[in-house]
Amino acid sequence: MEVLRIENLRAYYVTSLYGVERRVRAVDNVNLEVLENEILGIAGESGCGKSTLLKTMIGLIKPPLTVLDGKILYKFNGEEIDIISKKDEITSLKWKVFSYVPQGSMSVLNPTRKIIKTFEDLLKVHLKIEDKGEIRKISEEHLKALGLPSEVLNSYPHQLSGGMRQRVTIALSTILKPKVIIADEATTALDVVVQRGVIQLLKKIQSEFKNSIVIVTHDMGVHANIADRIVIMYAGKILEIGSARDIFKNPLHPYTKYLIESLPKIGDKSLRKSVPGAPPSLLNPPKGCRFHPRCNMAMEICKKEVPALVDVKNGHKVACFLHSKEAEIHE
Ligand SMILES: Nc1ncnc2c1ncn2[C@@H]1O[C@H](COP(=O)(O)OP(=O)(O)OP(=O)(O)O)[C@@H](O)[C@H]1O
Repeated sequence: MEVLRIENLRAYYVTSLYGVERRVRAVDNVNLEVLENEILGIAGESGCGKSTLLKTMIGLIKPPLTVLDGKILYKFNGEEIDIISKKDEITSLKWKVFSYVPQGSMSVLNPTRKIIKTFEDLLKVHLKIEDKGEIRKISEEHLKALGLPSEVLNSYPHQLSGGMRQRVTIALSTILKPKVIIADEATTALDVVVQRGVIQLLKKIQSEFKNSIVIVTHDMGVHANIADRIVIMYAGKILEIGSARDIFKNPLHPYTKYLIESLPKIGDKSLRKSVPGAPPSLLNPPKGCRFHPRCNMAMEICKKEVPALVDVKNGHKVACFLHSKEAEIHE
């Protein structure tokens, strides 16, 4: 069962300089489902559109970001709401149906207020609770359930370590038990030991609350540790989706193969291969498959047509003419 479905989404950064319009095609015709009770990882090089995709999922669509086309459908309690056409619904869905864990915890935690105050603000608005004792009790219970010390409520954000701040942000984002938790580079900038703690916390939340987590990171090691399914993005498009096992054991797209081959392996001291060349400008992406200029398997058709994302086996989808001749109907 799906909790979120993204259909034909095009989200561009549209700007104008001296009367000339510029369109950065950050998310270009993306189709994706988030299933109930799964951790979905979104991977890809810097600038491929991961954060833009997340911004649209949480309705953070402000100029120059413009949604030209598509739907973002949240499905819950037998209802289905498209937050692109029903922007007014976003406030009521936020925190309860979906919540967002941003890259830097300081953008959520107010540096001049104790952590408990941020919990109070959230619970007063969304649960309509005014009693401070009750708010503290709910907050402490939630922190305890996540294995975090409740004393953090009495601290200012700067008194906590970076890892603890990130964990507190995750606790805050999950206190109303949202159906979908959307985390943007939640483990980036943390050292590996702290990173492991944050990953374990996200896994614990998912196994206890049975919700869905979408986690964006360019770090394939993190995806290997946490994701049930992985989405590979490149230059604003999805190139491959599959179970973590399929992506790591049987990658189909040449780009995914490069990503996997570039990972270090225990005992293998040979130099890792990286993807040749650089990602294209999304102002003027290459015609056809956007990866073709860097692909060692590129064929004539790859320069002309855009491969469609096709299910090749049991939900393992790939957009590559090596695996299916189906092309996208429109660019
Ligand atoms: N405000 C903006 N105005 C114009 N272009 C933008 C803006 N924000 C992002 N972009 C461009 O949109 C494209 C996608 O950016 P996005 O941040 O979504 O990528 P990303 O994969 O999340 O990268 P990173 O891992 O570095 O955060 C990039 O080409 C980026 O330069």
